[in-house]
Amino acid sequence: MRMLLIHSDYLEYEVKGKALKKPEEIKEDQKIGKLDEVLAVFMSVEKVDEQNPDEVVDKAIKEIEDVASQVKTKNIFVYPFAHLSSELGSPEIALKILKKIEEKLKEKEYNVKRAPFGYYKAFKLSCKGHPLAELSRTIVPGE
Ligand SMILES: Nc1ncnc2c1ncn2[C@@H]1O[C@H](COS(=O)(=O)NC(=O)[C@@H](N)CO)[C@@H](O)[C@H]1O
Repeated sequence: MRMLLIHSDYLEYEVKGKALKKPEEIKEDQKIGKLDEVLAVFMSVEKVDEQNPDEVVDKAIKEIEDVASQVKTKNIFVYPFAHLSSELGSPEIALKILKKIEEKLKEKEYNVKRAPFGYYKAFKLSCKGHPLAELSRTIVPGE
């Protein structure tokens, strides 16, 4: 898994269309979303992650918690992003992993939004620009 973590004044998105034949089903109120004072986490799930999705989820959570505590926010935006890797995992597994990450962060009392999976989305992001505001992490199961 490849993650790009951007500490932002806000992230807002608007669904514009289907990017997959079968994107995840969403309700009307999920077609737009916004969080302020947020750690935006753009994630590309990779083929290698399919070897051990649970381990990838746990490692991703650890990385996200680590950065969130450093930048002092409890607001997390889980954002599916297919452009951080040329070895993308299947949409089915990717969605499962992203949903699990959202679920586990909520269990840990984070305020979490997840952007809809399988759609083209317009988004606006306001990076804060401090030294820890732009970070990336790579997670490989078994390493
Ligand atoms: N492995 C993945 N990791 C993260 N998001 C993914 C992944 N696969 C699909 N998606 C989701 O599905 C959307 C489209 O995925 S995609 O791989 O870019 N596919 C397409 O764009 C197709 N229109 C042509 O391939 C992405 O924007 C993202 O929301």
